Amino acid sequence: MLTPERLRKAERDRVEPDNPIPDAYVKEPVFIEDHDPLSTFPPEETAALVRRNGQIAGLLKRDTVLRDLQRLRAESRLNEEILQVVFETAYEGIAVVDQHANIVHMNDAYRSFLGITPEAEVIGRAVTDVIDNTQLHRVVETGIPERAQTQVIQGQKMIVHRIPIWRGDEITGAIGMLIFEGVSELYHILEQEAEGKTLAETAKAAPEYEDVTFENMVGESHAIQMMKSRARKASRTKATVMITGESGTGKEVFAKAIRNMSPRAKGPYVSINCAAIPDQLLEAELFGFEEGSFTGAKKGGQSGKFEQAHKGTLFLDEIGDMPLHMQTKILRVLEEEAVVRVGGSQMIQLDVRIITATNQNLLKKVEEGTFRKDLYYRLNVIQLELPTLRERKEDIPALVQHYIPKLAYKHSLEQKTFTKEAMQKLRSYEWPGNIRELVNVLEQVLTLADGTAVEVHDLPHAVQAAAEQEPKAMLHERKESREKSMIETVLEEAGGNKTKAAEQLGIHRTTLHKKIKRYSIEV
Ligand SMILES: Nc1ncnc2c1ncn2[C@@H]1O[C@H](COP(=O)(O)OP(=O)(O)OP(=O)(O)O)[C@@H](O)[C@H]1O
Repeated sequence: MLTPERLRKAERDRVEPDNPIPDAYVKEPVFIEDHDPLSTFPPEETAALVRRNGQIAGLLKRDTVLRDLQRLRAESRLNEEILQVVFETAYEGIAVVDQHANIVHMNDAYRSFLGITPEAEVIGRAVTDVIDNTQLHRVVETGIPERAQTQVIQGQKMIVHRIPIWRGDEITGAIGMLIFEGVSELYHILEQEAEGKTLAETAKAAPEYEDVTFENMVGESHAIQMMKSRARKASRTKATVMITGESGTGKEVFAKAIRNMSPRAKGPYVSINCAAIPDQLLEAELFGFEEGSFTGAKKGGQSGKFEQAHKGTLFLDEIGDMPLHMQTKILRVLEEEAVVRVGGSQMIQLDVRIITATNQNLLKKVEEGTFRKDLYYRLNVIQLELPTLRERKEDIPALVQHYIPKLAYKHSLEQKTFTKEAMQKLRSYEWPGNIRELVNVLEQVLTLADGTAVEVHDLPHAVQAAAEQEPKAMLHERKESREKSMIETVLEEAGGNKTKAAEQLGIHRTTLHKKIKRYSIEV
């Protein structure tokens, strides 16, 4: 290692400038691997070379490490203190359990409500022994968040939220929040509201597809939250959005939510599946036609999708299937912001916001020459790459919870619950068809399974055969590669401006720097 002593020694030994460096200064370099714990840093050394994949990745100096550690400790102490204050001064009762449903924290408010004085009395005890009618142990098993549920504790009706705590794919515990103040009045209102209302009516009152918003879109995983945050920003502008992702990942749902949150929410929303319309009809469908322009053309002509979407949003689904000659025409419409109907000559000026979606790799199609490069860049102003369901398995229980009442209502069936093992199978399966496949499986199971609890043997064979868990390393790798491509896209959009990109990504600038370095992203 290059230490002051060795430099001085090299000086004393009169090392010539053309001596090879290792001979001159680095007699016995100290190496540590980048994934080694810090304790491997030899105590007698002031610095060590860090190696990654057999290559030297950098130099680690002891004083830098110590300084950073001290800073981190101070930061985490402050965070702990903040959490402690929030936890203890919260008016609501808060209880936290571990993966075995044993209590690890219970705040003052909850304990005084239950009449328990020192916290030590409850730590480590099964939550079912401490809290009446609790369901926290169920949440730990199922991973299904339960919001605004009523619970009778010590004879009093309360409103509780129960939220699972996830680490990656595993549930590590759950947090229960109990709301005391004003609950009786609130409960009275709820009772009145619900009076006479059946499950069917409740399900019917739930927002339909037409009313999709980011808030009622199911999914709290980091991957989907990041997409929602990007899409929210995109919805404020008129910028063209391209939504990519496997089939059934929710591309159309996102398109709808963007439109519903945009200033054009009151304008028309027109959607067309480019793959479903035969080539020869596509032009008339998109741009409209004049009377007599082709055999069978309707009397008086007809407006096309572009015209119908004037002052609103046009969703072009499966844009990757658009034939080349139509791509040229679409590009012209986008550039001129006007259409000419088939068989017509008049230019009709338009104000349309375009959202497109595809499950194909359009860049590859550009390279192959089957998708116009200029159109690609024109459409790809903001890109949203939706995660697959297997990349956000922690959302599966919440999706199940969301769809069961809807499907039960649709088929006039009783709602069913899932056993812990059956839910585990749903989480282990790879879901090549994503959310759409999950909904189909739920529909099938709800219709065919006997009894009120769905068991593993009630599930389709493919789901039953799902291996326990995907190796963590693979999942991690995939998450990393997605993160890398996301950072690259945002950086490109921000013209290489890191501050802007960090803001877009919702992360701190230094975090972005670290990630750029870690993934060796060229800026
Ligand atoms: N976040 C979500 N919460 C609840 N349901 C969702 C969510 N995202 C998608 N879905 C449901 O999943 C199904 C598929 O969604 P959608 O049609 O938007 O997918 P897609 O990616 O456009 O599929 P394709 O590429 O096959 O057209 C729909 O039933 C939709 O309601």
